[in-house]
Amino acid sequence: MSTVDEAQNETLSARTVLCLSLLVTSVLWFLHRWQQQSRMYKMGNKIPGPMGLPIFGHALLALGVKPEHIVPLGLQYAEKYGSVVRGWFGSRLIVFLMEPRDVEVILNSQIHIDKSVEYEFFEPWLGEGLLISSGEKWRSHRKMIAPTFHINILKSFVGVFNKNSRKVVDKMRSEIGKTFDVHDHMSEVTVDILLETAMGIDRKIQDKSGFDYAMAVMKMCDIIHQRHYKFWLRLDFMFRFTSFFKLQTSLLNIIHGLTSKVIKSKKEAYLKNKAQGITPPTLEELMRTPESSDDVSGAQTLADAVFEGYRDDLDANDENDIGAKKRLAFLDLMVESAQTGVNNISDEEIKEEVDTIMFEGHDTTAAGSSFVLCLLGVHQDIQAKVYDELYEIFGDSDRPATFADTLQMKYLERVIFETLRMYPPVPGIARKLKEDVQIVTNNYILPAGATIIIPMLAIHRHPQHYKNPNVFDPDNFLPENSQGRHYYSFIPFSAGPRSCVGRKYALLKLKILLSTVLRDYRVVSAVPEEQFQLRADIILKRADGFRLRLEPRERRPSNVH
Ligand code: HEM
Repeated sequence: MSTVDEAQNETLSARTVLCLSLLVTSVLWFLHRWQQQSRMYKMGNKIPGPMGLPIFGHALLALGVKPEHIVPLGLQYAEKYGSVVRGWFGSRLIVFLMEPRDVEVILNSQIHIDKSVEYEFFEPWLGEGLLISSGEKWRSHRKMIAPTFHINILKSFVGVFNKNSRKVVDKMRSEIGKTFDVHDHMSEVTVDILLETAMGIDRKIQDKSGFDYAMAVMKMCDIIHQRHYKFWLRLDFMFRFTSFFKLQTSLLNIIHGLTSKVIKSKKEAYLKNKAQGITPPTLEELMRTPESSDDVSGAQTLADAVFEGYRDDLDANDENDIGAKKRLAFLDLMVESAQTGVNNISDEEIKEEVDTIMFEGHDTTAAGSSFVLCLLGVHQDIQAKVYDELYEIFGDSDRPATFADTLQMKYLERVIFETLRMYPPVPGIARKLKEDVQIVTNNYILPAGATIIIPMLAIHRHPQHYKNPNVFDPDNFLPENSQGRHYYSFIPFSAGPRSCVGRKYALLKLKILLSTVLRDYRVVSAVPEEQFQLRADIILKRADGFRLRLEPRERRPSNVH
């Protein structure tokens, strides 16, 4: 090739590069202009928030940020920009609401019940289960599932809660004197309890798969969380080429393996029983168990008072006992409905709901109980008060707790609530707006299509609602200190039509599990609370592990030496 040809080629490639750069710049410029002209952009920018980059908005904020730094970063933004903050994820408007009156507008609505696109990452795992489904499917499944958490059914679970709590207490004996991660134990016992209560699966057919399941769920949450804030992982076609995808496939094999096994065994039992003319126990029969025979009608718990402001279908179900004869526990109902065609539910839908209940019911309470124990490990004075209350109820006996006992655990209940306030296991939830909506703060109009994030963690730590929001103080929930506080300033279980169906189940189970552990052990944390490293992998956890030490407890009140 001559020198002239070479020179011509170089000029050509320089021209190509120039043309391509011009093309890319023009496309980006048009994209930017289009964004700026959009209705969403104009309305969204009336709301305060940090400056973003053109086109990307704030999508690159998470670049290089470690997962454990996201929670403190979010809290900093909440403090800096006030109770309504907007951000842009590309051209998507994201609005964070921290004012309880605004939160009520969204959560109490029958219209804004659709989950945001972030929940789609759950789909390979939970399908269209209750957590992510919408429209008629969600409505009809919610109507079917909520009554299976009726208070009388829960009372019949007290025996199983006790038995498994005792088992984990015995197992934890081998940890005495060591520093260990209490979450491993809380996670395993929670899966076992769920299998036995909600799924009605006999302990005999359970095996080590409960522990493998719990570990797989934790890793799945980590993957989904990374997909939330790393924009390149959001795109399915890119995600498929990453090692995360491979890991997800093997984790889902473990998770779905267990749920399929559970459903198969329940179905076989149902068919076998049906052939012999045996039907699953109804609510009436369940209520005849000794644990549920306590006469405690009319007794009020703290939960009754705190959640009074957002009464939901769970309360309505408990008060309206029509149909008690027909009411069944969760999986019995699903299987029977599928077999008889009553509720028109397919086998695939049963699997989705079982996966959903197993996930929602497990990781949340495992984190909640682990946080309570770690906080009591730090705050020895509060632990002493909890123990004194338990001593008053049980003395030095080993007897299991009854439902009536749980109503006496008033201080423990305040401790649980304060833990859920400062360390809500679900630190935030998100909705996609179907229609424009006007909120209370500055009468802002949030446009249809916007994603609304409700960060419970930030709301629960707002000084406007709690005097010393970063100080662990169960007395925040004394009636005199709760007076005048907006109901939506404490929403660990969300609120409104899409509130947590497992709220009453969770609170009862936590009281029995925690009281059983604390009657046998004094828990000690060498890590002060300020050094807890919070990480919000969908469920709030400690990135540094829920490290604790156990000391066998001498059964006597704290003031007797
Ligand atoms: C401390 C324990 C728990 C906490 C803090 C908690 C919290 C929550 C929250 C905040 C939501 C709303 C999620 C959203 O809108 O994205 C929710 C929904 C849900 N929870 Fe829980 N939960 C707990 C325990 C349980 C238990 C024990 C079960 C079942 C056994 C359960 C089953 C569900 C289900 C099925 C939903 C979806 C409800 C719907 O969309 O209609 N949860 N939970």
